[in-house]
Amino acid sequence: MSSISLVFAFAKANPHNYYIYTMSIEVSHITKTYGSQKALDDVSFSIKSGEIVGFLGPNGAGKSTMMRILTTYLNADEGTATVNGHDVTTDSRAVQSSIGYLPENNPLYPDMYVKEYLGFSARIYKLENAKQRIAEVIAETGLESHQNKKIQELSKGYKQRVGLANALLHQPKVLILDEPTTGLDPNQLVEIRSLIRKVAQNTTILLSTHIMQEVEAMCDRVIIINKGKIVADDYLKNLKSDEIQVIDVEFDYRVEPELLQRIPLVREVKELHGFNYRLRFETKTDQRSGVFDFAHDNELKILSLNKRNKNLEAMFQELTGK
Ligand SMILES: Nc1ncnc2c1ncn2[C@@H]1O[C@H](COP(=O)(O)OP(=O)(O)OP(=O)(O)O)[C@@H](O)[C@H]1O
Repeated sequence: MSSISLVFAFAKANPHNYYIYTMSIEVSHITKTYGSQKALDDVSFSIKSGEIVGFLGPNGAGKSTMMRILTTYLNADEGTATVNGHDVTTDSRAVQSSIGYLPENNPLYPDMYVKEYLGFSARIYKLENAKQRIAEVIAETGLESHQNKKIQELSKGYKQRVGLANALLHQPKVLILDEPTTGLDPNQLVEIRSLIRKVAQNTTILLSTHIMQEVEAMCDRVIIINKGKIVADDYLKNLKSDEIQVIDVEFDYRVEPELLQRIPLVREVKELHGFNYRLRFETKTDQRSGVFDFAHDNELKILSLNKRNKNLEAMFQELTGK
């Protein structure tokens, strides 16, 4: 059966889950509270296969909490999340075997030799072709000359390479990297970033960071989180434009996004939850009247409308105070 007919066979059996073949990560209304501290507050986003997404936010924003939920190390209080179509709560084994995870502070066994450590991980993953695969990841992460050294003898940059090699060992479809460059010197930083970009060619990547430049250096898209809430979600190419106007509008009925593209000067339409839409215009001139005219012409009622003229970089600087 071809992959297309497989998708359709699956869609027929599970009409509501059809999209899982194109989405690597789906997060829907996740909330997590520690005591009285709300770390995540109704967080929703989705990531398509092959995307490199930066999860950006200041310290304490909720990044690690989200990553621990996606990697099944922590349960959410409310909401659902799937990785590669597997539910993180009910199907945690399947999630674990389809992701590679580099946690914050990269916990390694300092007394082990690099190759020994990877062999140990390969046994946990029950890899059949362990020897060959270990040699491949050692080459891929540039660890050839360090493979027979003890982990504790390595620099921070090389320890991160070992962490990455470990995360890549079982050829996961999704890589989750929590602050992968924290504590690296400028040279190590450049090396690890280029390594991540290299491995990203075959993998979906979600990486957390509190540095905007990090996202610019590696990602296609950025999701900004602050105080447990998503405050922005956009592609880098849009960030770079300084003449952006965004109008969030809610209608009383669903509208085909293609129809909304007919509003003059609309550059991009994004369907949000319910009957909410995000319209992006490439102009600073107020475009609200165009949206009202569209609603009138199509016999729609506008239930809410919010306009802002701000790019995401400015928004991030505002929220981090940088
Ligand atoms: N185990 C815990 N118990 C209590 N509060 C916690 C716990 N873990 C995290 N928090 C709190 O939840 C909030 C979100 O923390 P989280 O570690 O997810 O943020 P972060 O964005 O990863 O921050 P950083 O960049 O500093 O790692 C913070 O206010 C943090 O103090």
